[in-house]
Amino acid sequence: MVKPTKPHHIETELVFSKSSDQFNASVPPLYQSATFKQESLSNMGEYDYTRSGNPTRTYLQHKLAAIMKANQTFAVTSGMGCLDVIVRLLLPGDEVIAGDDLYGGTHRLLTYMNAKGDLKVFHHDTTNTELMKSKITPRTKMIFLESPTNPLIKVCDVKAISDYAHSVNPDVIIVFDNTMMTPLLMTPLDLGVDIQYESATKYLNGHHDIMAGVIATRNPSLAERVYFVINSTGCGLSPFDCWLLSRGLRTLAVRVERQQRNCVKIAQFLEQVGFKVRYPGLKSHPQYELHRSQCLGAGAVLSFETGSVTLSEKIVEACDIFGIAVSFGCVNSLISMPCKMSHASIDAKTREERDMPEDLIRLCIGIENIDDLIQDLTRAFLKSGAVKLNERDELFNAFPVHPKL
Ligand SMILES: Cc1ncc(COP(=O)(O)O)c(C=O)c1O
Ligand SMILES: N[C@@H](CCSC[C@H](N)C(=O)O)C(=O)O
Repeated sequence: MVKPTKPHHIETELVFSKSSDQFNASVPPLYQSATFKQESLSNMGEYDYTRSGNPTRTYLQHKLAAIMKANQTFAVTSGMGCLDVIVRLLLPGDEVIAGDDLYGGTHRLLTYMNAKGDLKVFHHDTTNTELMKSKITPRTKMIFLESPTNPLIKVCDVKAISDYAHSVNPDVIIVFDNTMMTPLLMTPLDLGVDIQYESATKYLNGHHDIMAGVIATRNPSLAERVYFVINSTGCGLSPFDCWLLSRGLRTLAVRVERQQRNCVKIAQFLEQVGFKVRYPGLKSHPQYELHRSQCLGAGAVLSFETGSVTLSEKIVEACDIFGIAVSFGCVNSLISMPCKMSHASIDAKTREERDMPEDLIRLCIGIENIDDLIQDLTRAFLKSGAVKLNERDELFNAFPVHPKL
């Protein structure tokens, strides 16, 4: 018999609850209170004011620490709120390196700070490890990484970059946005990352009914500095949103597994039809092996090109089950054109410099029946004229700019 000494697997930890609640409530209680009475003038007790701490937030943060393999986590009002807290750890004029395919909102905040002279931001292609190494200097104070990136699905070698950066400057802070993979598929803190953050608006909550962000670290001094900023600025997540996020988290494993299974089938279908598909679960992805070496799965977001902006627009608008919306990680499937939607905050010139195709379509796959999803896409492809049926009723790409792989 195996000795029962191992910690829980993540699937178990997500649904496990051990309450210290006075009534043994099996679901974490909601402390919808801004203030807490003190025992006396000199004894404040554990909580005084919800901006500084709240039992529902503490419950959530402990659960998140267990699944993210962190010492401490902090729940804040959005993914962008996480980034705002993290950049406040820097000093005026500090040099930072960021990827050249970051979520549009991340790019917007870093560009704003760069323009104001708060930071000096350098963008580089993180998939090129040697290039990244050549750009890291003792003056580099923070490095922002995403892998796979949103929306170009570029993969970087997180451990190689983190190890090299720490060897050049032991105090450099490696910041990793793990929104795409979730703690289920990737543990960036195991790869040398100092601070991991995620937009919990996406998979962690999974139902698109709250905005939230989570910051995680194993470094006690960084945790102290992060907490200081959160308490000082008041961006801690509200009790009710903490409660909803705790509820959403319980189904993370089943949702992500199902979404990923659907996504693999859709990626294969799109590639077979002849589109250029970006998905790290396909062997055609340039960093397929690297992604496999640092993640447990390919996730449920992919993007593909049609060769024409007009054609892409027609496809997007012809879908029925796939809703036209920004965001991802919800239980229902979404379709979008990043250059017009989620990444419109990156100006057209920069998008072109970074080879971001204007015709790019992003699919965020949900938990629906896979046959319905493929039928919805097939109908949209036929209606838009992107694909046609041959005499044997087989689909073929009517505009094969990207020859069948
Ligand atoms: C990869 C990534 N990081 C961070 C964010 C920001 O998260 P939020 O919308 O919760 O502020 C988003 C999307 O918004 C995202 O796609
Ligand atoms: N109008 C919003 C766009 C949010 S994009 C949300 C998500 N990260 C995605 O990639 O779809 C903004 O200006 O931030």
